Amino acid sequence: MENAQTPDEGNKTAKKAVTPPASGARKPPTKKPAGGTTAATRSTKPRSVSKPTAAKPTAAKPAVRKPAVSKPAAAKPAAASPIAPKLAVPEIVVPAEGEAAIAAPDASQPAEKPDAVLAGLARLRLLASQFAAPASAVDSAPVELGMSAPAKPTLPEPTAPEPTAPEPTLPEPTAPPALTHALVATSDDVVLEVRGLSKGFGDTVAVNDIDLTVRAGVFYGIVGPNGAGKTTTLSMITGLLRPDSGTASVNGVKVWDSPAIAKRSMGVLPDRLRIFDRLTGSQLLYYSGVLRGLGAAEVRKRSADLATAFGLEDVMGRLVSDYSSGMLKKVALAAAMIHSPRLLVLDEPFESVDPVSATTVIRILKQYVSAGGTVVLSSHRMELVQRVCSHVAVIVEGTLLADGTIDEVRNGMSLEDRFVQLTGTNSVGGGLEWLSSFSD
Ligand SMILES: Nc1ncnc2c1ncn2[C@@H]1O[C@H](COP(=O)(O)OP(=O)(O)OP(=O)(O)O)[C@@H](O)[C@H]1O
Repeated sequence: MENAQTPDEGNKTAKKAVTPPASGARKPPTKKPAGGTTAATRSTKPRSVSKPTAAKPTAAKPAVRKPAVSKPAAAKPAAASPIAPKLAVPEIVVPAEGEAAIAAPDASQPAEKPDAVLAGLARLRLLASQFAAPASAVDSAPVELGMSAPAKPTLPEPTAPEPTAPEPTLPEPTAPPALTHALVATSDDVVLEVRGLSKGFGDTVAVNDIDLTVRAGVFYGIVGPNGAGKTTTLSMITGLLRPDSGTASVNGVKVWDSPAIAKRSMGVLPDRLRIFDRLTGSQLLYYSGVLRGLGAAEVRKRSADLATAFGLEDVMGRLVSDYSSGMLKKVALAAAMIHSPRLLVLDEPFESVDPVSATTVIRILKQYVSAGGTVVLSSHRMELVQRVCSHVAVIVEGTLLADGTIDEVRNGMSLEDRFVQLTGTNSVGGGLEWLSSFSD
């Protein structure tokens, strides 16, 4: 899974030394005028938005001009995930006990089960308390990361299959030692630190020298127009796409120096879902859990909790390839959460998700955050980001224009209005007059 890289990457973006911006500081995509501005006095056009001098005294950024490059559909997926869709995988048989716990129930059962959902949420709350211990409660001394936590879970020798079972059974994995505490290498509560991250694809500057600091217990939204560089940024942060320059550290571990260690404390929902969709939902969660080193019994328990919480109990026995887009998103989110990571990185988690399900997802994520977990998500839904997130970053043309708390960034207006102001996309383009002269 490590070191996946886009085949057509290679354009090295010009880089410079950076000073972390203050909260709310902006980086203009074009040269900033001498003097800089505050968040409140920022120009309404992105190309004239400047970063305060105090935050980045020497930074005069080059203009970021993106040619109208259409994203090649085939190029990015190959880089973004090591898991090819519809990959032929051996049949995985979830142990019988697990099937009993999470198998699809009778189709005649009602889809909505408020009590069951509440029960699942209650169990998730317990789960959350395990992974989301506040950083302050954790040993703050630097640790030898590679020693106390094995790089990969050690799987024991496979057990002999049941005489009646034709397919191979998954071996019972040995759960590694508790990882989360060992992975907290710093005493401050910075969970994600991004410095000078850049990425180009040919002539396209997808991400230009981005800095982000995300602390524990924060619900962090990344917004930007299509092609702004959100997915590219998240892919580099999660170890799916190698940056041209810059670093991303999770709990003090540099993702591209120690990807296996850094990834242990992350749960990732990638943009274009690469998923073993020839598995059933229960098999997928089981597979995701044991790959993360959880024991079978624990995986079964968590799978049942997650299936209930996400309202997927009735479809856990179905092939994932037969799921609707929203179901797929939810089961992928469940798979990202099953190992109770400290950091969830979610690319467009609400896309294709119906409003009721979105509310459920938000409730689960809020609960996770309130227990000390951290969520970084990208979204185009400004109202939702304003309502749900505590912090936000606005990225336009690969450049960070604004970041900070929601209130700092929106500056007295709605986040949507502020976004439009920052991106300069409020004008309705001309040239579509023909659209109002109907053909009949
Ligand atoms: N593998 C790739 N090869 C070439 N260009 C790419 C690749 N991936 C992304 N790009 C380009 O990089 C830029 C940023 O793309 P990215 O997918 O990060 O944007 P985004 O903000 O996630 O967009 P959206 O909101 O539409 O999902 C775009 O111009 C895109 O065409």
